[in-house]
Amino acid sequence: MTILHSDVDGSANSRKMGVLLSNLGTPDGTDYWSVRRYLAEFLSDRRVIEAPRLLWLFILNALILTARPQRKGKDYAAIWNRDRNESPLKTITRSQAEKLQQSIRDGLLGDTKSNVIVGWGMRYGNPSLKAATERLVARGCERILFVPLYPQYSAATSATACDKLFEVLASMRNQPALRVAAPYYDQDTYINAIAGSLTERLLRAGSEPDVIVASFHGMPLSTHVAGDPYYAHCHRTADLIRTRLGLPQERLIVTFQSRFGRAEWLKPHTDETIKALAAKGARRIAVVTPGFSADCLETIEEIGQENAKYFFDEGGEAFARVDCLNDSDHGMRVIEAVVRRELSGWV
Ligand SMILES: C=CC1=C(C)c2cc3[nH]c(cc4nc(cc5[nH]c(cc1n2)c(C)c5CCC(=O)O)C(CCC(=O)O)=C4C)c(C)c3C=C
Ligand SMILES: [Fe+2]
Ligand SMILES: [Fe+2]
Repeated sequence: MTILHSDVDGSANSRKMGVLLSNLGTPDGTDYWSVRRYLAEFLSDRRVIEAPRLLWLFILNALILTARPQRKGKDYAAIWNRDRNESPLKTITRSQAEKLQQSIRDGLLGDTKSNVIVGWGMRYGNPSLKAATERLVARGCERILFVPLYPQYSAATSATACDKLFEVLASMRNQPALRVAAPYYDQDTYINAIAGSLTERLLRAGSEPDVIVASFHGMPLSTHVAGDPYYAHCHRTADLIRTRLGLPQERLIVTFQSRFGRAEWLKPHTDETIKALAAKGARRIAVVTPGFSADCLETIEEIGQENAKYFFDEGGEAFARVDCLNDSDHGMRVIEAVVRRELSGWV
C-alpha cells in the first residue's frame, strides 16, 4: 500500500476546520408518526427526564406517546413552513449556518475564509449531529468548534448536545480536535442584541408596554436544587437586559414557560403570570424569549398564540411578541461574536 505524504501529516488540509451549530431538533413532519419519533427520542433522553428509568419508560410509551403526538402535530401544523415542508426551527438554523458561512467568506475571521466550513445539526431528529459531524470530517476538517445555540447552560440542552457529539466521536478512529463554545448568557453582544430587538419591536408596536415579560423555557425545580446553573443564568440575562434598557425591576419580569408533567417546575409560570397581569389591570405587554436562539413551537405557538389568547381573554389590549434573534442582523452578530471568540488561537 502506498502511503501518501499528505495522508500522514495532513498538510493538504491541515488548516481546515469546522464550525458546527446545533439546536434542539424538531419533527420531520406534522403527522402522528413523525412527531412520535421525535418525542420518543427527545423524551427518552436521561438528561431531559431524570425520573426512575423503568417507571418513566412505561409512562412514556403507555401514556405520552399515544396521545401527545397527535395534539402536538396540530400545533406544529399551525406554524409549519409549507414552502420547505419543515418546521421554523430547522429553516432558521439552516439560515444561521448559511449566513455565518457567508460572513466568514467576507472576512469575519481574517484570511482563513476558505478553510472554515460551517455545518449545522440537531440534538434530536434531522439533520442529526452524527450526519453533520461526518460531513465536516469528510470535507477535511481536523478541528471542530461545536456551538450549542443555547445562551443559558442547562444539562437538558447544552450538556446533552455535548454527550451526543462525544458519542459520535467515540466511533471514529481519527477524531477531529474539538472545542465547545461556552454559554453566552452575559455577553455584551448578546445582551445588546436582545435589548436592540426588543426596542425595535416596541417602536413598531407604537406604544410602551406596561410590563415586559422575559419568558424562558422551564425546567423541573429539582434540577435547580441539584445544581443546574440554568435558573441563575436566566436571571443574570434578564438583569443585564433590564439594566441595558434602564428599566425598574417591575417593568421587566422573568417567567418560565412550557411546563411538562406533574413535577414542580421553575416559577413563576409564564401562562399564570400573563393571566394575572391582565387581571391586575395591565393592558399592554410585550413578551421576549431570550433563551431561544430561533423561533419554534414554544415561541410562535405557545407565546404568540396560546399566551396571547390568555391575555386578551382577561381583558388585555395589546400583546407584542418579540421575535427571537434568529438569522437577523442582531442574531448573526451574536453567533459571529461567539465563533470569533471561541476560535481564537485556531485562526
Ligand atoms: C421534561 C421535558 C422538557 C425539558 C426539561 C425541556 C427543556 C428545554 N427545552 C428547550 C427548548 C425547546 N423545547 C422545545 C420543545 C419541547 N420541549 C419539551 C420538553 C422539555 N423541554 C417537549 C416535549 C417539546 C416538544 C413539544 C411538546 O411536545 O410540547 C423546543 C421547540 C422545538 C420545535 O420543534 O419547535 C425548544 C426550542 C430548552 C431551552 C430547555 C431547557 C432549558
Ligand atoms: Fe423543551
Ligand atoms: Fe409548549
